Amino acid sequence: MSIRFHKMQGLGNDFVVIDARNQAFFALLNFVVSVCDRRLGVGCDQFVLLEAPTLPGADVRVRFFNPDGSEAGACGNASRCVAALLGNAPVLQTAAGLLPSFVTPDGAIGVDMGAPKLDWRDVPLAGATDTLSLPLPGAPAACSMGNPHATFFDGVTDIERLGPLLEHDALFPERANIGFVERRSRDAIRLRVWERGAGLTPACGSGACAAVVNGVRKGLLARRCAVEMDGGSLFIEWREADGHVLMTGPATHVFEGMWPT
Ligand SMILES: N[C@H](CCC[C@H](N)C(=O)O)C(=O)O
Repeated sequence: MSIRFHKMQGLGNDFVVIDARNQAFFALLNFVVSVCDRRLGVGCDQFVLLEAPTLPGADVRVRFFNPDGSEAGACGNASRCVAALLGNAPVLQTAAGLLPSFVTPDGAIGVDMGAPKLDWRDVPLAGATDTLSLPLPGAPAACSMGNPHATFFDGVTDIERLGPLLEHDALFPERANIGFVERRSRDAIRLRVWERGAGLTPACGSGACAAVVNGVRKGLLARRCAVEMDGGSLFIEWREADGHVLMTGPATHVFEGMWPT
């Protein structure tokens, strides 16, 4: 027996996608750790499982798993890849809610990532905290895009040392993705993200959304912002009208394969 998978990537943030809507798939934790392994498996930053939707209006249910086996409520780059894989601008059912997708006139893939959650309980944090300025050196801001993010601005770098320490800081009971922003202007930033459960990745879609939201909240950024990461750029808009965050960028199908089960 074997199961078909798709290898995809968005700005170098890469994924193994299995569409389990019409092929039996029972494994999970051991499978995730094995398939994500870059030496023993296919290798990816996240495993993405597609299932039949359970909510009206959704075309597909999408679940995201980090290489350490932990499940994440959001993954922006993978969401664009799933939208590209399915085509016809699907509505994705994720833990963060129903995420409509769209294609821009120049062929980029867009996803409405929904509204950020700004209360400490929703990030979540360990106790009542002003999410605009966390009690950490550098006073980062925090929010949730369906997954927890803390964002540092200007001057805090050293991601390789600070990333893993902060990912596991006691302030984050579910751990956190840690973003480091260098501002270029009010509508252009350079971002690197230490991802929860995955480490430093070439790009982080939900991290780009969180960085713009946190930058606007701190009065540092405009609501429409270009976010350049190691793997390339996304365009993010924190829409004033409904508070939703729109993310647009590339999504690439690399190859298909069969995984023995
Ligand atoms: N590591 C993240 C999930 C993947 C996020 C990232 N790949 C993206 O594009 O948003 C977490 O545990 O919340």
